[in-house]
Amino acid sequence: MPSRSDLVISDKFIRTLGQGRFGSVHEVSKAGSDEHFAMKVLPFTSEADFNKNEHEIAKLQKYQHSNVVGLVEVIEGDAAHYVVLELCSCSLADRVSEVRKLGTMMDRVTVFRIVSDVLAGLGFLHSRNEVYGDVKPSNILIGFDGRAKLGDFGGVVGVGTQKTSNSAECGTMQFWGPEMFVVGGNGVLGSQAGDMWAFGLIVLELLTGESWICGTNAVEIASSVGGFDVVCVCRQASMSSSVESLLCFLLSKNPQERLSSAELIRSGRLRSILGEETPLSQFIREELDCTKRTVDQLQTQLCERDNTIDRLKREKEQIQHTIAKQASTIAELTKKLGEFVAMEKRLNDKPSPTHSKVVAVENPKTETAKDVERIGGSVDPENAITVWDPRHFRKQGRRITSLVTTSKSCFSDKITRGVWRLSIRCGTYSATRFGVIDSSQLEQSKTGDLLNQPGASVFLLNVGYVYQNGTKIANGNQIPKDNTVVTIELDMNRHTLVLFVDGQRQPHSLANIPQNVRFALFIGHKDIYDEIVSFDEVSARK
Ligand SMILES: Nc1ncnc2c1ncn2[C@@H]1O[C@H](COP(=O)(O)OP(=O)(O)OP(=O)(O)O)[C@@H](O)[C@H]1O
Repeated sequence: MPSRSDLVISDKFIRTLGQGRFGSVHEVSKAGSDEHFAMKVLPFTSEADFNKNEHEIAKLQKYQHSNVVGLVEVIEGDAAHYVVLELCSCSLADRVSEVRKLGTMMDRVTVFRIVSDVLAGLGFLHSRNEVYGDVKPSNILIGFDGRAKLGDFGGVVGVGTQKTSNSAECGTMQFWGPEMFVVGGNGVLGSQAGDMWAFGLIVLELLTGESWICGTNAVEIASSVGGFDVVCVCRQASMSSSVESLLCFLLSKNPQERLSSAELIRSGRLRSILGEETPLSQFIREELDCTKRTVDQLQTQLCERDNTIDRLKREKEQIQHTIAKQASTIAELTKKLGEFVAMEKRLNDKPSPTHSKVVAVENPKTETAKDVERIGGSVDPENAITVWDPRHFRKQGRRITSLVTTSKSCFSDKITRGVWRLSIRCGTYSATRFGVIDSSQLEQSKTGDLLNQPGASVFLLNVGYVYQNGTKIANGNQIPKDNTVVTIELDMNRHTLVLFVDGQRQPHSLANIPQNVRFALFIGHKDIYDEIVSFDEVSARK
C-alpha cells in the first residue's frame, strides 16, 4: 500500500459504515488527530474494475458541491482504491428505517429540507449535463449538519451515455423509471428524467413512509412499476392536491412529461408545496399552540380569581355585618355608659373633698384588720393606720367605736387649705375630745388622750372648754348632751377652729391654727361609739 497518506486504514478501521455492491465503507481517523473520515475501499481485480473505480473517482473530483459528498483524498493500492470522503452521520436509507422502527413519520420540515438538498445536488449535476444514475436513499448521505448530499458517484454518466440494461450499470432496479423496463435494443440511455423519477419515488416515500415499488426480482419489480398509479397512491395517502400535482409531474410514466430538476428549482414549487410546513409556519403554529395553552391557563386562573373574589365578597359582607352589629353594641354600651355616669354623678352629687380621709392610728397588736373592716375602714399595715372614707360615713352613718379608738387618737388626712367641717354624733360627749393637731407632731400624738399630749400643738375642744397645747385657755361653750351633733369647723384661710353644737356656733374658738394640721378625735371610754355624720370641705358654701 502506498504511504501517501497518514490515514489510519486497513486493520485499523474504526468501524464499518456500509457495504455496497462494489466496495465497503469504513470510518477512519488521521494519526494524532481527532478528525474522522469515511474511507470507501474499491477493490479491483480487472482493468474494467480499475477503470470503473477511476471513473467514479474522476466524477467525484470534478463535482464538488455542498450537496455532494466531499472528497478528501484518494489512495491507490495494489488491489483497491481507497477513497477518503467527508464523514457523514448516516444515509437517508438508515434515517428512513430508523423512523419506521419508531413507528412515526418524518416531519414535513425535514422532508422538505432533505428533498431540497437532493434536488440541489441533482440540479448541479444536471446543469453540467450529467446523469446521477443511481438515485436511492442509500446513496443519499446525511451530514452531521443535517444537510443531505449525493454520495456514490459510481453511476454518474454524461447525458445520452449508452448503458446495458442491467442493474450493475443502471443503478438499482426499484428506482428505475418505467422506460428502463422496455425490452429491446442494446440498452438504455442514462437520462436525467430517470433521475427525476427516482427522486419522485424518494419524495413519495418520505411523505408516506412507505416504499411503493416492490419485488425481489426484475419481473416483480417491472410489474410493480407497471401497475404504479401515482394519482391512486396520492389519494390513498390523502395527499393534498398540490402535493399530488407535484408527484404527478415527477412520477409521470412518460419521461418527456416529467419536470426537470432545473424547472423544479426555478418554479420554487417544492418550497411552495412541501414548504407549507416551513420552519416559519411551524414556528407560528407552535406560537399559536403556546398562546392557546396560555389562554387556557389564564382562563383557569381567571376562574380561580373569580371564585376568590366571590369568597372575599362574602367574607366582606360578613365582616360588614359584624361591624354593624358591633357598632350597635357600641352605641348601646355608650348609651348605658352615659346613663351610668349620669347615675354615678347623681349619687355623688357633691364632689369628693380633696382631703377626705379620716385616719385612725391603730395598735396592730391589739386591733385586727377584721375589726377595722367591720366599721368600714381598711388597715394600712405599714403605718398601722386605719383610713376611713368619709363618704362611707356620710351615707351610711358608720360608727367609730371605742374598739378602735379607745386610748388612741383618730386623725384625718393632712389639711393645708380650705374650710372643712367634721360633724360627729357623740355617743357620750364627755368621753369624746376633738380638735386639730399640728401635722408635724402626729407621731408624738398617736396614742393616748389628746388632752395630755406633751409638747404637741393640739387645739382641743371639750365639754365646754377650749384647750391649746394641753392648757385650758377658755370655757363657756355649751356642754352638749349625749347623741347631739357636734361640728368643728377648720378655716385655713383664717386659721381658726370653731365649735358648733347642734348647729349653734359656740362663743369660744381657737385662733392661730398652724399651716398643716389634721382633724383629731379621741373616744375615751370602752364600749361607746361616736358616729361621723359628715366630713366635708365647705369652702364653696361660704
Ligand atoms: N461518506 C460517508 N459517510 C458515512 N457513511 C457512508 C459514507 N459513504 C457511504 N457510507 C455508508 O456506506 C454505505 C455503502 O455505500 P456505497 O456507496 O459503497 O454503497 P451503496 O451505494 O449503499 O450500494 P451500491 O454501491 O450497491 O449502490 C452507504 O449506504 C452509507 O451507509
